[in-house]
Amino acid sequence: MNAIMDAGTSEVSLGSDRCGRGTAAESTPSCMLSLEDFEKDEMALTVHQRFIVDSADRAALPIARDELHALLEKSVLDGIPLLVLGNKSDLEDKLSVDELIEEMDLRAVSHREVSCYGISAKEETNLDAVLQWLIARASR
Ligand SMILES: Nc1nc2c(ncn2[C@@H]2O[C@H](COP(=O)(O)OP(=O)(O)OP(=O)(O)O)[C@@H](O)[C@H]2O)c(=O)[nH]1
Repeated sequence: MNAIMDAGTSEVSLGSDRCGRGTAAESTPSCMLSLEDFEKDEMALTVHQRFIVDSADRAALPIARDELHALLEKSVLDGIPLLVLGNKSDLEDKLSVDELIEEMDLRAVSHREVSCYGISAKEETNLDAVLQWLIARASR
């Protein structure tokens, strides 16, 4: 596993090649949303899955986890890179990235690249890492 700890926000990347896991996203009315980006060029369809959860809403995470893993069962999403974002990392009662990985059962995901970052949309923390993640995969 590749782990990058960022001052204040904890950022961890999971490489599925190395640890044999991957994950996607889901949504509940209260705390999450699921997005799929489809980028077409002449010959290829590239899909990046971004899954955003409220890292301070511990009660909602089991629902998010189940929805995410159900989503990952879809054959159309086979092998696509997954980025799980734990938002609201500025809040005191947030889960750490390690806890989020555990709660979301990201180590159970296989055959895809999985990354999990702690971010704060409010304080704009770690958004540069998200942008870099997207840019790196857009060029593949
Ligand atoms: N502390 C903090 N608050 C945030 C952050 N991002 C969004 N919020 C706040 O969370 C509330 C809900 O934001 P929305 O963007 O509407 O998110 P939502 O998924 O529709 O709602 P929630 O489930 O409540 O998060 C708003 O008051 C936002 O200002 C963040 O990174 N940190």
